[in-house]
Amino acid sequence: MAFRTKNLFEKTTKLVRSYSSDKIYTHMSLTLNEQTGIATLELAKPPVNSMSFGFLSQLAAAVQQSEADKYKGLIITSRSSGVFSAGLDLKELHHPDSDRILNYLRRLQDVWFQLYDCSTPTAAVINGHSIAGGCLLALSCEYRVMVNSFKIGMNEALVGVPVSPMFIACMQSVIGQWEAEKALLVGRLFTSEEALGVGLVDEVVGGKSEGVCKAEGYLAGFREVSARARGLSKRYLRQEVVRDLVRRREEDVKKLVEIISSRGVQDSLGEHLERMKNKK
Ligand SMILES: CCCCC/C=C\CCC/C=C/CC(=O)SCCNC(=O)CCNC(=O)[C@H](O)C(C)(C)COP(=O)(O)OP(=O)(O)OC[C@H]1O[C@@H](n2cnc3c(N)ncnc32)[C@H](O)[C@@H]1OP(=O)(O)O
Repeated sequence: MAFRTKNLFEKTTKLVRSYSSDKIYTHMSLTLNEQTGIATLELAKPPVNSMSFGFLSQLAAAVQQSEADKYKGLIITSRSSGVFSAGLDLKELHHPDSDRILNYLRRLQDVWFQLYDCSTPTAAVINGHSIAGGCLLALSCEYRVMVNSFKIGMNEALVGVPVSPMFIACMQSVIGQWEAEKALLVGRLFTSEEALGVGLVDEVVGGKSEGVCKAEGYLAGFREVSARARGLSKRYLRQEVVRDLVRRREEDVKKLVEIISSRGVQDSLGEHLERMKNKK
């Protein structure tokens, strides 16, 4: 089979360089199957694929690449066998520099808009725990296959930070208002099986390769469909959520910076980081 592993940054060097101070293409790899036209984006930032500034920049470049090259599909998964993504990098949020946190949250918004609103068909193979921002990443894709025995959800309530409008909108659009409210207000993490029950994921499988097959099956379903019509329909279906968040994006970012910088939230973040350190 003809596989081409693309160093994303060959084509997007300019973009990535202007976005990121991290070393080029260190946190993920993009592999295109030239026979199917489906690319796999494998997150590879040990130990937990936390979303640092550089990670978000590379994710943005990957999504941009899939749009520019008109991939038939994009599968997002993790190279780790235990963690899909632990979400936002807590070190970016703890004692942040005011300019950096502003730019970090703007970057997060940009990536989310790019992924959520992209016309490329997308699927997530969640082969490990998927927490908060990790859950957002999976929810922004169209289809989710989850490997059993892991946890997924938005735990902000337990971390002591508010769930931001972008995260809420995504959760609501997939599992509905009431289930989202019940989950988000207590920071519930669902097991794979519970996630299936509530509609947070579409399928549960025994392992990553089975998950990739299921995701490819979903994406192959569009073979006979006009890519242009499909892409436009997806945008129309998602436009209400996007429009609202675009309209209020600067207001949301500034408010969040204010909240994150507050003493109470910083104390909670510090305690959460301490708990993680002490769990060993
Ligand atoms: C308007 C636009 C705005 C958008 C909104 C923006 C902000 C809104 C406000 C804030 C919102 C935040 C959303 C988030 O995503 S916050 C992140 C929440 N995530 C977590 O709490 C995850 C915590 N991690 C875990 O539960 C576990 O690590 C695990 C993922 C289940 C994996 O467990 P395990 O395999 O046992 O690994 P360890 O726990 O031992 O961790 C290894 C290593 O990694 C460090 N680490 C874990 N998670 C993070 C993280 N999110 N960020 C940074 N670092 C992390 C952990 O401390 C260990 O480090 P050491 O080996 O050095 O001890």
